[in-house]
Amino acid sequence: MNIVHDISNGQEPYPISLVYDNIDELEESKREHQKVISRWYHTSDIPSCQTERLCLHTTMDVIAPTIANPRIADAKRLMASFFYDSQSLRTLNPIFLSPSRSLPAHSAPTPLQNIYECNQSCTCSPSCPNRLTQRGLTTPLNVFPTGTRGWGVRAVEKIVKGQFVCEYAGEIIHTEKARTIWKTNTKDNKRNYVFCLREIIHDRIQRTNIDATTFGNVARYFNHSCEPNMQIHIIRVDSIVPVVGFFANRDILPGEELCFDYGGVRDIQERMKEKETKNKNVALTKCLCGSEKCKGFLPFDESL
Ligand SMILES: C[S@@+](CC[C@H](N)C(=O)[O-])C[C@H]1O[C@@H](n2cnc3c(N)ncnc32)[C@H](O)[C@@H]1O
Repeated sequence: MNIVHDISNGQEPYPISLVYDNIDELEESKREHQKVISRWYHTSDIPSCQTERLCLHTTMDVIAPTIANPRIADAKRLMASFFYDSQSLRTLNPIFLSPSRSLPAHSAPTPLQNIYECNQSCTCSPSCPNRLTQRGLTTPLNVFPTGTRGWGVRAVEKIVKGQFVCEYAGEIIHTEKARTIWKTNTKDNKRNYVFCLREIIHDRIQRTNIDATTFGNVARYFNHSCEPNMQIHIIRVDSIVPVVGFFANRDILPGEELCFDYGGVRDIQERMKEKETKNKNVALTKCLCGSEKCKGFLPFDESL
């Protein structure tokens, strides 16, 4: 077994080591890791109104009828409604795309929390406790070949229940592009790195597709488990664009693989029934999580 000591090249607060068996694996990982960073958004893909800086403490002040750009005004109103009427925001099942098609993501909302952190407009210091996810990775991690599911990530030190681990970094892409990536991955039977989040905001659904194919962080190597030890929560910092954060849902010991549920709470029976009726000619990806509670297949977002 060989080791690379920090595939983030010092960009994260803690090292991310990688172990590999043979040189081919390392070459593949080098290609994939050369752009591993903490947070990166493809801002040209985000409408300018969404990149406006909005402060948790002053949001109400900035919603003034004098704002010239109506799109900015709308975005600010929307942000204010997040802060002051958080009941209006529900997160639907986030779905992590897998190469094969599965079933509708619509179902009961997952028990996710929506978190609003202090941002660039706040006067607090970078060490403010309400800036937790902005400080990057909170623990050293190790990327390793799982043998059956490609790369995986395991804890190096104990991670305590509730601890923030890191966010899912990547490019924010349009749904059309996510659809194209999904089609190509399905055709070529490739691994997938697009995280699709759907939120209900008042009476509409907001989709956020985070693509870590080219740009991303260590979270792109988190595998799915039907009995996961991490749970996601949605965080908003400077923008309406959500940040997906991974938190330990129990104490995790050194050496344990870090996994989350790619599809939230939907039941496999529902997936299979839908498959039979709607997707007769599409194969689901077999789940190899190894849990006694394994539901057999990886989830997928049929709305793509
Ligand atoms: C975001 S990647 C996870 C990291 C991936 N293992 C790698 O080598 O880069 C998602 C892909 O990993 C594989 N995968 C993740 N969890 C799996 C599981 N429980 N069973 C089978 N394959 C899994 C699937 O190919 C999926 O498309």
